[in-house]
Amino acid sequence: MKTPNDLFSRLKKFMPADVQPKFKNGEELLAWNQEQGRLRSEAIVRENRAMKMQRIMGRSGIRELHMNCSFDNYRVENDGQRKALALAREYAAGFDNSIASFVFSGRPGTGKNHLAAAIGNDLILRGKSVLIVTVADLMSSMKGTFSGGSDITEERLLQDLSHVDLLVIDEIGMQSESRYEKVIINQIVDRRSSSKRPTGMLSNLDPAGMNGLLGERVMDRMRLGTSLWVRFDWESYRSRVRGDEY
Ligand SMILES: Nc1ncnc2c1ncn2[C@@H]1O[C@H](COP(=O)(O)OP(=O)(O)OP(=O)(O)O)[C@@H](O)[C@H]1O
Repeated sequence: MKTPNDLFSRLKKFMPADVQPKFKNGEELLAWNQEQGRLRSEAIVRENRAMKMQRIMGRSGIRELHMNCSFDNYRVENDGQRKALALAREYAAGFDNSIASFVFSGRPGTGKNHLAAAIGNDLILRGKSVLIVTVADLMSSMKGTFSGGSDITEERLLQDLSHVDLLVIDEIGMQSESRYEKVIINQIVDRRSSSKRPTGMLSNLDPAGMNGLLGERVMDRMRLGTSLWVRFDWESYRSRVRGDEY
């Protein structure tokens, strides 16, 4: 049987003298080959995950606007922001094997989406699947399953949403949620918590408002484990966004 060293010697014979190979002997060739295999299989996992997100919501898991949001580009100018940033970092760091959900509530433009996307981007880099979706998008996807043209059923969509490692539901309370919306959010959070998967919620309502809107049952499930509830009660950052910072 040919050894990696035999193979390397043969390769060298065909190699033009001015070509510098990435490896100097058979062992290095083997290691390089294994590394290429590992990179390729990681790329396949990433592609599969992206295709799954594409199938669930027709786009990648994090919207373009928030793809570059990170912990590092979240600016800290007051104690509230400092605490929110530290807690979000801690949440991402402890995500593996955790069932804890998070609720970011408070004023518009204060960075709830930014820090949720920073958590999401950090997890994606660690190979997790993440989907950040508004209630409106969620409902239009659910309703889309009723149309004759859709090849995905309501049950299948619910299942897909329940299997994403982290699902963040944005704009809770933006519209007066209908009974159907409450049932769907209930089912998603219920299924996710039963399979030990955390959910993030972003809202302009305070916790009492969210309780009133979604009901005690859902919000109680959001408290599983060492859950994270952060109030964002400082000035909006939006007027300072130029659009080219990240
Ligand atoms: N502390 C911060 N440092 C840097 N950028 C910030 C900060 N806070 C917010 N931003 C930026 O301001 C914009 C608005 O923030 P974001 O979308 O996170 O607000 P939000 O709290 O989710 O608002 P809403 O409740 O209206 O959805 C985003 O572009 C975000 O990246």
